[in-house]
Amino acid sequence: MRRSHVVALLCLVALLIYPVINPWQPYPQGVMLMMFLLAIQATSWNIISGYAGYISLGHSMFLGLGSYTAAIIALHTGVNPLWVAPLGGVTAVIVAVLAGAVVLRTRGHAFVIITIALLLSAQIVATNWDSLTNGSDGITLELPFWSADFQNIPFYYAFLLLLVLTVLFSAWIARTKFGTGLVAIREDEGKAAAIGVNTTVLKILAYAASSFFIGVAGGVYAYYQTFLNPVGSFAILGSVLIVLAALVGGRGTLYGPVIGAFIVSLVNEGATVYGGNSQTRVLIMGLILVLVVLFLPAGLLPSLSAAWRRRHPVEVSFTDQVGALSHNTAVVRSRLPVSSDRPGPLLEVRGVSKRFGGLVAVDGADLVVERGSITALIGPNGSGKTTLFNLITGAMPLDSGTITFNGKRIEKLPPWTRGHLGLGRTFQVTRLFKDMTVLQNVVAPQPDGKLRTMLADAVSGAEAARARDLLDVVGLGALAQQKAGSLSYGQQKLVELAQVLMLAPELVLLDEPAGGVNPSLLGRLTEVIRELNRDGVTFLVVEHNIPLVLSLCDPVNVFARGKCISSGPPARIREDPLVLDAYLGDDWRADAHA
Ligand SMILES: Nc1ncnc2c1ncn2[C@@H]1O[C@H](COP(=O)(O)OP(=O)(O)OP(=O)(O)O)[C@@H](O)[C@H]1O
Repeated sequence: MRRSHVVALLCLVALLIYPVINPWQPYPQGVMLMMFLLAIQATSWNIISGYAGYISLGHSMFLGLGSYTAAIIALHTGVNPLWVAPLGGVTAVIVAVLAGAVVLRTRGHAFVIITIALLLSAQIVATNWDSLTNGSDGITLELPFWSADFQNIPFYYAFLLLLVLTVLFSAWIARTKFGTGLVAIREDEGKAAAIGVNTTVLKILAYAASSFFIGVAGGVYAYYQTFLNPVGSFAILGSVLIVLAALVGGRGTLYGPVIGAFIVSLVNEGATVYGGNSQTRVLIMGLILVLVVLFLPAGLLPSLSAAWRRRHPVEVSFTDQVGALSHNTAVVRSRLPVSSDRPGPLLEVRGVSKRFGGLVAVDGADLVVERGSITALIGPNGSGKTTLFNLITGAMPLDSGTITFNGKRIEKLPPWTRGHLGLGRTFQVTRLFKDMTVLQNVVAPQPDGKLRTMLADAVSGAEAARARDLLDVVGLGALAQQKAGSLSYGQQKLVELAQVLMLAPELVLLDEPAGGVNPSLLGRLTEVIRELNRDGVTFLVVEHNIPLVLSLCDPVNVFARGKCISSGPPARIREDPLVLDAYLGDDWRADAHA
């Protein structure tokens, strides 16, 4: 069991017995339950804003929605708000899904601003929907049904229980491929889409997941307060405290938001008691925010663990990478879709064009990739090869033309659906998720859109085992636990190949696979490509290393000014005067070697 979990468990035991050994202390209990409430919110917020990187500054809206749901039901039916608190979570999820479907189309600052607008809109609705919410007069609820002797102890345990559930929920998400997909979205959304992560669905699910426990806590909070009004329930300061808590403790970590919430709640309480007036409290919170951003940008927990790692560096074992390359490519074959007996080419590009302003990068290009081939695409710098890759994989929309993959028109499909159909790619400049470990990078791809796949364990189990096997195929099994950002460029290229193989692709587009890879390793890499090809994987390779292309690929397509000028077996291509003039130059003329 990890040390952090042991410490968390000990803290939980201490918090559980605190009211038992110290029952006549309503003030500290009140302060602590507010700490729990903020920790529930910060841990939930962390799912959309920490894991997925979409910063919400209006998250306290869900607390208000939960409070109003429970309070309105209690007001109109007489049921105790505590029993209907889970319905507060349901309301929060419904609003998150509906709002998320719209607001998650935006990114960065736009998303932050829209979340604030949502919070303020909720306040306006609560103020003006008199018949349901009593408007600005607010709703007064009955006092707790238990004896005054118990003080706030039932609330203390209710919030503590919700906090434990929220942390467990967040920990579970982090372990799944859903969680890895969220981190992938945070680090590079375009790349995430290219490896089959349905970014639209994952973001909406994350937003909904980040709202549920806040909504439930809102229901309990309404009963605790016994009074709620629109201004108090949908206050922007509540959202600021959530963000501050997660930033102080460490965004994107499991326990950081909890630790941050405890610290921020205590400071908030201290500022309220000793600060004199509410302005002082806001000033103190503002100062902390500035200090954290300046001196602890990563938050407390990540800074502490970085300091620990500096003092206790991990032994890095430098492996004989060439020797470590495994030729057991059966692991790839085991999941390949069986379509090799279908008639027709695997990929057919017809009349595809793409303009960037006045520049025609791809100009009515045609390209055919036969099933089972290792097809090359070569051509001068800037001739449009990478742009064509982007159009084939859906990284950017095309202006005109058609793309058919395995008999199916794909030019209008989103990138992740193309990935699910068996289209994988690597990038010219590697785009690994640098904050993830090598293993997490390879587990991250989602070969289909099924919920079962998304919720599969990413840390252990079948998916992780397959990822380890694929790392062995490229010879990097020993580096599974290293951060991807710490690998050499050539190693990153190999990890990216393992990553794309996780999709069980029928066609892999390799964008300059030889760039930055040392010559001896390159020899073995081409062997692995050949083996994978024998196992049924088709390749389309963009490469400037002409000897490699001529020995590995057949046919070879030559691109110039956005279209294919020649196509055929390597022997013919190196003789083609058009190709010699446009790209290869005089050194490759047959008489030059005579
Ligand atoms: N996103 C973009 N916005 C504007 N122009 C672009 C964009 N992407 C590519 N281009 C332009 O399109 C042309 C084709 O670029 P592309 O990267 O496809 O060429 P390439 O054949 O892959 O070149 P290289 O061999 O150097 O990688 C270039 O002139 C490039 O500047």
